[in-house]
Amino acid sequence: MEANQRIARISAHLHPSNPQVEREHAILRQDGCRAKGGAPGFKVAILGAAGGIGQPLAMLMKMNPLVSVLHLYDVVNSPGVTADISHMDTGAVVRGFLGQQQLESALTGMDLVVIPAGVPRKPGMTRDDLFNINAGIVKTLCEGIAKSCPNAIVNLISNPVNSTVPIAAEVFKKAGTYDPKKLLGVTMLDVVRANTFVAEVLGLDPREVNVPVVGGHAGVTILPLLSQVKPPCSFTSEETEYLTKRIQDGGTEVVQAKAGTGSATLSMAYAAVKFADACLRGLRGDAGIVECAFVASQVTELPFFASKVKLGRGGAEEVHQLGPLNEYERVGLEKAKKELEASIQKGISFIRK
Ligand SMILES: NC(=O)C1=CN([C@@H]2O[C@H](COP(=O)(O)OP(=O)(O)OC[C@H]3O[C@@H](n4cnc5c(N)ncnc54)[C@H](O)[C@@H]3O)[C@@H](O)[C@H]2O)C=CC1
Ligand SMILES: O=C([O-])CC(=O)C(=O)O
Repeated sequence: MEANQRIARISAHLHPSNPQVEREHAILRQDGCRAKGGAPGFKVAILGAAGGIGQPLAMLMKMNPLVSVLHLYDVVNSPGVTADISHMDTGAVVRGFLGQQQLESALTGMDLVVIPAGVPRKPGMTRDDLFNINAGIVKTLCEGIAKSCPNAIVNLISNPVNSTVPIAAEVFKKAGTYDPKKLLGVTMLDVVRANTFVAEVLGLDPREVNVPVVGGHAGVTILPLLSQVKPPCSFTSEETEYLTKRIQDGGTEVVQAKAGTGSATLSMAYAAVKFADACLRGLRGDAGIVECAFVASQVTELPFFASKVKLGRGGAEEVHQLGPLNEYERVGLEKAKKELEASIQKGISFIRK
């Protein structure tokens, strides 16, 4: 390739409004989207990449050796974020996409799509208060996925997760592309928080602690199973009460501390990358990858529920049962199911209305 062609090719990546980018995408489609000069690996898109979560998430994904191509899509500011991240000397090739007319190009050929697009909470709001704005955003983005990369695994972060995952499922059903194994609501931050707070109480390194958190991702629907903590341990009833409440209110703790400027972004980006990495290792065929996620489920009578899932080439290949619960957890489960049922129904009705 001539030097001036090479230069034109590189600059096209950084200026998504440049018509050259369309030609570039046509080339990528032809050669199976393998980026020239990039490392072998998976193609990942982040939708909402210029946001509070999106930016650190993009940075961490650019550092992930399993990622060969990273597409950064947003309705604002994605060219700047893309230019910035693209200077990191890691393997993934980064491309930016701005605005709805570039959604299709952003999604074509992707293996994994991570969605942190949408508005965050302010103090005094519940996650459900975000429904009116975020439901429409998630619907539009999932319509794009159904059209441009119907086989991709989707990691949905946008709140209220308890309703946005059912919305996504309905959109995919309508489009005839729904594969329940490939749609995962991200509840990893609840697990990350639970590991941290439990480690603090036990005086352990949080990296050694694993707490299953089941149910959903809002208030009482967040149900940590403290009876199943690894390494095995026991808690007094005061400790159980304190830990359960702190884990359930972890998001609100950050919203209040940020005092109107947003909700958890950095810990969420960390959790999102931890979860995306597990999905990519599953896609690669690694054995024994198990993480909690909010998925289509038959573990309870509800159509969606968060529990441990085994991640593999097809996505969430097995949904684990909850295992033995103690009395405190059984009571918590009933409360969680009641709220979850309404949130799931609200999501479904938004599309079926
Ligand atoms: N699942 C979880 O554990 C967590 C979920 N969240 C949720 O993640 C979402 C994002 O939070 P932040 O990054 O803090 O918000 P933010 O406002 O900082 O960023 C959101 C980004 O989404 C973009 N966006 C809006 N509409 C879009 C569209 N139609 N297409 C593409 N991008 C669009 C915005 O331009 C912005 O860059 C919120 O709904 C928040 O509640 C936050 C923390 C944890
Ligand atoms: O609390 C919020 O609004 C954001 C969120 O989901 C979390 O931090 O767990």
